[in-house]
Amino acid sequence: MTGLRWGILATGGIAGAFASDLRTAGRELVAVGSRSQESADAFATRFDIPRAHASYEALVADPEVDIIYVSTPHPMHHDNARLALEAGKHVLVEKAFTLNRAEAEDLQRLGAERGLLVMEAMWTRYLPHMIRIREIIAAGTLGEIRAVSADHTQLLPSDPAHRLNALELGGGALLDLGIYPVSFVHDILGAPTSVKAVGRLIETGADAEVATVMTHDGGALSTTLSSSRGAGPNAASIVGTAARIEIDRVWYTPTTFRVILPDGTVAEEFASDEVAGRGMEYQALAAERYVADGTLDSDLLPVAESVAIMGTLDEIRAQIGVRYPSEEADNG
Ligand SMILES: NC(=O)C1=CN([C@@H]2O[C@H](COP(=O)(O)OP(=O)(O)OC[C@H]3O[C@@H](n4cnc5c(N)ncnc54)[C@H](OP(=O)(O)O)[C@@H]3O)[C@@H](O)[C@H]2O)C=CC1
Ligand SMILES: O=C1CO[C@H](CO)[C@@H](O)[C@@H]1O
Repeated sequence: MTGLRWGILATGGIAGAFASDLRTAGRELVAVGSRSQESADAFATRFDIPRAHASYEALVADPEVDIIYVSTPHPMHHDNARLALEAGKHVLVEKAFTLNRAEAEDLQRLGAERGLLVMEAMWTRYLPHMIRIREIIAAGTLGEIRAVSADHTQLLPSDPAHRLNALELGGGALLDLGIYPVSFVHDILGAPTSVKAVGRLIETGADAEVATVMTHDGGALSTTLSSSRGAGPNAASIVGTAARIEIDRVWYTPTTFRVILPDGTVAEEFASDEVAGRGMEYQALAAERYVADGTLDSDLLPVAESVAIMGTLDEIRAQIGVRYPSEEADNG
């Protein structure tokens, strides 16, 4: 398969995890860009990257780079991805794809205009256990799916200045953690036909805990829980008329699951044995495939679905009362 030459935009926590997985998978990591030369140099040394740029502009202008991985905080995703697309680069953008649906639509439009891949880095979709779950569902093993449930709950820093809690950094449990269960529900049941959400906001105006109940085509139900204030089961289930799937903790990372019949018999067990690193390389390999085969869109999470997911998150945020500073400016 033809590979791509990767450039990493930003040098924070997840950029390091992604770079490490790219290296483990033997992909071509050729450049990094940071707001400072010092961080770019340190990151380049750590992952043996040949070129370190002192600005995001310099990174996207690098002629040796084919695809940019955007790993800044949520409010910067849209502008950073736009910068890369305007420079003619494909983009893999960290979750949450953007702050809201309008920004997501803008990236979708620009990618289509320029003939470039625009893909959300919802790495879970590309993991081996999720691929197997899709096969089981497609084979009809579960019967008609009636309910999906998932949580993403972690005990994370309560410092108001932390990315998770600061509105100006796109903070909130929903966009950082809840995106996983909401994306999972979209994957299995499609976009919701109705949404009911409750949440608790902290003093910064960001959400710390959010629960949703949604309905889907045919009246199927979903429930999601996101919280940055306590570690819960981090498990997921898909309940059908003929069988259910229970995905073990931590369901959105490489893990185990079982297909269980109504009488309790385990019909299949799956273990993610072959995953070498954290598992972030599967999305990178998929991105390389979509460019090589000319489809320029993900078959596992098309950009149109990322747009729809941002729409669902917008609706949940409207119900719990979370608005980001740039949205206040946009709408007066
Ligand atoms: N897939 C996954 O499992 C995970 C995904 N994420 C996602 O990755 C993204 C980044 O998260 P994470 O790596 O934890 O964040 P960090 O705070 O660790 O890093 C963010 C980086 O963005 C750059 N940046 C640009 N503007 C700013 C700004 N105003 N304030 C702070 N940093 C800025 C900085 O890089 P520089 O100084 O080099 O410019 C910084 O190091 C988010 O979208 C998050 O949701 C996060 C964790 C896990
Ligand atoms: O995607 C994510 C997975 O979990 C992290 C915490 O460990 C989150 O903060 C992050 O954004």
